[in-house]
Amino acid sequence: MPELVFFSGTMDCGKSTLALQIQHNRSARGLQGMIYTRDDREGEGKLSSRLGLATEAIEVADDLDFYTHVIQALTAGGRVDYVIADEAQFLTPPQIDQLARVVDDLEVDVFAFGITTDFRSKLFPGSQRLVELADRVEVLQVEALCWCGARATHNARTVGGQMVVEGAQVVVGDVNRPGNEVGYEVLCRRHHRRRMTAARARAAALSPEVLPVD
Ligand SMILES: Nc1ncnc2c1ncn2[C@@H]1O[C@H](COP(=O)(O)OP(=O)(O)O)[C@@H](O)[C@H]1O
Ligand SMILES: Cc1cn([C@H]2C[C@H](O)[C@@H](COP(=O)(O)O)O2)c(=O)[nH]c1=O
Repeated sequence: MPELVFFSGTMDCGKSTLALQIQHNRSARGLQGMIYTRDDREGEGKLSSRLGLATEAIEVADDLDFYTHVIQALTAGGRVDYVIADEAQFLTPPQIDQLARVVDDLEVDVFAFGITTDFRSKLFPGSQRLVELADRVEVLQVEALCWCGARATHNARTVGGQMVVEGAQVVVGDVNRPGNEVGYEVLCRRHHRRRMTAARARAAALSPEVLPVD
């Protein structure tokens, strides 16, 4: 039975790596997939992993209709055995409905990969629709960790290591960005709530206020 599967997690937990592995294993067995992405850090038309692997992908814009696009590929004589959609948090809710229709009406597996919540811990509209429609929501096995060692469940946006809570929902970027650049850091809920990034925790540890007194 074909499925719509949402592989979800924080940033930097291995989603794109898994997408590339699924693509590799299926194409090694002669299956043909359509690979989509949107706003990958490495640039347009790329699906890239921090492990250094990348593949070409179809860059999705707001007006791309997945169902029509797959039908067009089929009517042009192509085969479509599966669909991969990376950075799925950036897709619109109607596009997620189109992906569900690809599964149900065309009987093609769809694997979507994305972060669930933004830097304010609010659902991205695309991820919300995926949670609503997916046959399965899968959490990745390798856990990203907060600086405290707990499982990271939230994404923080940082400027110069300080967490910010205002700004546009979409700002393409990466973890471990130095200096004053906008970056991201994954945190456990406790430390996301307290806005306690690694930099702030280090500063607090050095502060005389928190040193033990004799
Ligand atoms: N130098 C490295 N050695 C081993 N694993 C790494 C290295 N750099 C990154 N990784 C792994 O890659 C993961 C990030 O993979 P990626 O697919 O880019 O994540 P996502 O798409 O979820 O943001 C990290 O959680 C880590 O497990
Ligand atoms: C939390 C958050 C993230 N983003 C952006 C930053 C990256 O470009 C992608 C996530 O990519 P990854 O492969 O999962 O690391 O999303 C954003 O635009 N807004 C946010 O709040």
